[in-house]
Amino acid sequence: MSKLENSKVSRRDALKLFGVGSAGLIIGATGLNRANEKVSGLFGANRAEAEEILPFYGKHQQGIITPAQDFIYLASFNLETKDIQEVKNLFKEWTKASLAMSEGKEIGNTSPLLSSPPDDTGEAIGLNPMKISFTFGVGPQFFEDLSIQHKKPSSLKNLPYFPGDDLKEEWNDGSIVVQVCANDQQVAFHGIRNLIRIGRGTVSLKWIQHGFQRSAKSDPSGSTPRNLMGFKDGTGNPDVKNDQLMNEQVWVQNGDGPNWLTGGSYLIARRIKIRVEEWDRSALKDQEHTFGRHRISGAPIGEKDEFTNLDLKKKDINGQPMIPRDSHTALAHGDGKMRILRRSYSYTDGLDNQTGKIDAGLLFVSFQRDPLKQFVPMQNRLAQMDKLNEYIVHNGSAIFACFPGVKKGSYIGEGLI
Ligand SMILES: C=CC1=C(C)c2cc3[nH]c(cc4nc(cc5[nH]c(cc1n2)c(C)c5CCC(=O)O)C(CCC(=O)O)=C4C)c(C)c3C=C
Ligand SMILES: [Fe+2]
Repeated sequence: MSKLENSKVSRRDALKLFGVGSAGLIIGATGLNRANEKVSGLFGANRAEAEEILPFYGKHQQGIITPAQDFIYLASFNLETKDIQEVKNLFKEWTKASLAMSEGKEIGNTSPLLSSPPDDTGEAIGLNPMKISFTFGVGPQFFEDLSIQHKKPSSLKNLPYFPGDDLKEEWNDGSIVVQVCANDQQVAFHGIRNLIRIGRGTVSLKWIQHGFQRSAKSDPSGSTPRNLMGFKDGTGNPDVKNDQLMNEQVWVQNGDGPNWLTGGSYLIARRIKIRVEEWDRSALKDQEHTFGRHRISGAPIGEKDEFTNLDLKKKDINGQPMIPRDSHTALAHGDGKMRILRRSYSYTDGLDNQTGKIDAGLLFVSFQRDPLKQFVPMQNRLAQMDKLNEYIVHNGSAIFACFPGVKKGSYIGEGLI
């Protein structure tokens, strides 16, 4: 993870970010003054705005090990062309626009003619970038559309139908995915909306889902967010600061598949509806046995601390497993060797006209090095006997291979097309 993602942006980081290299500036007292001028020139009087920037360029794409921002828009696109050059041009345009929006700048011509529509849709003018991130990937269909099947990684296969799935075509698959996350919903929407606008003619939207979690303002301590079932969700995630673990479980490694994907990751999205009304009527004990964790602390059943290691062998006074075998945590954990990085958000989408109940749930998003070894066996276990299945139904499913990071002067997906 880059320094910028980890900590607040220093003056020097901000300068590097805007391409003011050490050759152009001596970082002494005078240099710092000039640095200040440069930064405040770009951001108005407030240097705090620089802290709201995630670097667009890097070894890996943003939005994967980036600590989850407050809001997400996840959009899947169909390709409307078979022409690789046209798709390449779009990827270049998306790269330019994403870079500008990451830095809180307007897209395109900032002094539009009165006689034509402005390039930028305008709703983010004057707003901070709010740690906006852009993550791009391609699904199995992309390779069919462009007749480049020979470049498709062998692990990029449409997910199997799992027991209990109630998948709706309007929430499945797609050729390209764009994940936009930010700490402000309007900034995030501006991000996805402008990419949709730029893509018109080359791609069309297949589905789009927004999501939210508690905001950083309502929980400045940054504790694990709770899902709509009231439980802390994310406790068992692997530590994103542990590079070795990320290389083992999240990043595609050299030799895993085609070179264009090395340093990337597979994104799996599942739109999972939660029967919140039924859940709200279940007893606390049942709720805790469903997850295998305590509701308030998030600790494994029988423990006090949220981050106590899971001990699935531990028995209660009746000799029964302390953490029920059919609990969500026990089944997802398995033998603990295969892990995934979850980056899920809650969603609410008004009324479900078929049931007359709230349409609410989890936009489950996970990143993994190999979906066939990680997500698929895990979801097979869950689909067969997870206690949670009484309260949830999966109605959307998609898989994408997300590109490695973008180098300065390059564009997203350059190694592929
Ligand atoms: C196949 C992958 C998973 C799906 C689908 C899934 C759905 C889902 N999960 C919750 C809520 C919780 N999940 C928790 C833990 C957990 N879940 C998965 C995987 C899937 N979840 C994993 C790998 C783990 C961690 C297991 C471990 O090794 O510890 C928890 C407990 C707290 C935590 O660790 O995050 C909760 C709560 C919902 C509501 C849901 C579908 C709607
Ligand atoms: Fe889970």
